[in-house]
Amino acid sequence: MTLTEKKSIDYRDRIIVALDVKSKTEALELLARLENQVKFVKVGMELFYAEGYPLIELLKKRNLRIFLDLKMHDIPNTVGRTTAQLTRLGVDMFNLHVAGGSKMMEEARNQMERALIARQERPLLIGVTQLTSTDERILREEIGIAKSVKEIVLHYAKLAKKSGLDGVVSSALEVKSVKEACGPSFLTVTPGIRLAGESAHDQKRITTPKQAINLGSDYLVIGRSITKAENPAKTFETIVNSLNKLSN
Ligand SMILES: O=c1ccn([C@@H]2O[C@H](COP(=O)(O)O)[C@@H](O)[C@H]2O)c(=O)[nH]1
Repeated sequence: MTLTEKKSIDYRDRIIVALDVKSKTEALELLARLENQVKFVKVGMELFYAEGYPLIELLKKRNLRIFLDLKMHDIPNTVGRTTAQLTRLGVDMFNLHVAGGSKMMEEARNQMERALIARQERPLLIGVTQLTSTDERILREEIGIAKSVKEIVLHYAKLAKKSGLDGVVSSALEVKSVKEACGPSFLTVTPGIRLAGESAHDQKRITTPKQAINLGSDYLVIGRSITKAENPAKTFETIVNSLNKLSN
């Protein structure tokens, strides 16, 4: 079964909860509030720069799948060498900015293959397209790109695929066109998820969890809607159940 087939999927495996906290203590408190419901977590720059490798080892010991969201963006040699380090760390998914270009992405893919140790499952290498906190105005007036968000995301997705990446980060709103252009097995990882009626905060391109799945997203990255909820475990469970009902 491919990832995009919706039959018998347990969406517990497809929701990546963003551990956007500043320390190991806070991460452990949050995991306790999630009551072992969560299977896939995202560690971003804030937590990784504070706690580093030992935190990753700790999460691995708890049998959690890990998306290390460091969004690398540097020259090919630097990103390639860093990719080798992250591969040895044994996370399940990590990412880089597609804007770094094809050489940078190819170098990352090559160094990852070389760094793999025997029987190690290959991490998923994912390209960040256009951040979900940006919209048409920001793209055009601030960043100076004279394309629509859809066009730039599609352009980046095609480049990422050509450069050997496993998929892209985008909003769910662009998933259909990415899948049409890059094929159903090219993964889409979508933040910018909000429950109906919630504040978007700093996000610009948002969908609800159901909309994201209906649009074809493979993985939903959810932070504040779950982590800032009064009862994070219950909110997570409610989202999972509503998505599981869609497909089973
Ligand atoms: O385009 C992107 C890429 C990454 N993110 C990350 O996802 C989470 C979203 O958190 P929320 O609280 O659900 O808004 C956060 O860790 C971002 O760094 C993104 O939002 N958009």
